[in-house]
Amino acid sequence: MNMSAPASFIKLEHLSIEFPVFQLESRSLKKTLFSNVKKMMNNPQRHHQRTGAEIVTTANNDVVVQALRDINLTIRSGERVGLIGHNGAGKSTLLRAITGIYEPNSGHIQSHGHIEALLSTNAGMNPLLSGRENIYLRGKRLGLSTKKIQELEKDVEAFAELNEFIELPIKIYSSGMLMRLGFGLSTSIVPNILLMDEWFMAGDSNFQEKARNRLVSIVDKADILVLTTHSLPILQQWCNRLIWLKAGQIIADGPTEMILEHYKHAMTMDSDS
Ligand SMILES: Nc1ncnc2c1ncn2[C@@H]1O[C@H](COP(=O)(O)OP(=O)(O)OP(=O)(O)O)[C@@H](O)[C@H]1O
Repeated sequence: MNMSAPASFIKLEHLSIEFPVFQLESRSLKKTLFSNVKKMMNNPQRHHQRTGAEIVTTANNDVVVQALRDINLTIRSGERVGLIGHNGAGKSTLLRAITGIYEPNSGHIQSHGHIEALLSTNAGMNPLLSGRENIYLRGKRLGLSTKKIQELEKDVEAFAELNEFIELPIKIYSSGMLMRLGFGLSTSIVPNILLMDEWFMAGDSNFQEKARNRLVSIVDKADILVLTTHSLPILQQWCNRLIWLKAGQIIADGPTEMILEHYKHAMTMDSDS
């Protein structure tokens, strides 16, 4: 971290995000669908429910999924935060909200520092351009000088190992090839704030090792890391703080070992139920 620059931070105040699910003209169909959802919500087994957010009807009678509800959170420089929780708890939505992909329905998001989000491999790439042209495109977007773009090109080309495919349009790439290029590009510049979805650690084992080494080096240099993963070893190794989400709300927040102990216990209870 540059000591003379203001410290990086992320601050979320009363953040709520909801997704409309039914925008149906037919009131009767909407009524039937929602009464089925209501029945499920009133089921006594529901407290054991492992997936999904709350589904509600708004004042306008629209049916929405409440992906995040009144999230208050500050993340400061030096923190390595893991977002945990069952499928549909709101982890990816929270990451995407911080990047600005999702607009809050209410509340505020403030941040300071350059954010890089490792969320999807082809984000910001043009499918009609070649791998090499996409590298140039990224360099231009980042406002790099010609010399810096040439360095970026060398670095990403060597990392992605696409050989002659680097000259071909990326729309013909396999998903693994796209991942190599996308990963190489997204990890070529060290951001202040690094946001990462767990699948970014996937890939073939040879590539995974290489990708991991590259990731470790940018994670070490970034001021803030926020990642979502279901892997307990990754949380233990990479994170010093865990935020546990359930149905769009924070139910626990604290040092990794302390939260993991409760989380593991809850998972055992779930598998027993
Ligand atoms: N674009 C969308 N439209 C409608 N509902 C959505 C959308 N994206 C997410 N959701 C809903 O919001 C809730 C939170 O989803 P999110 O992807 O944030 O969960 P998650 O905790 O990342 O889950 P997982 O561990 O399965 O990746 C879920 O109930 C999901 O169905």
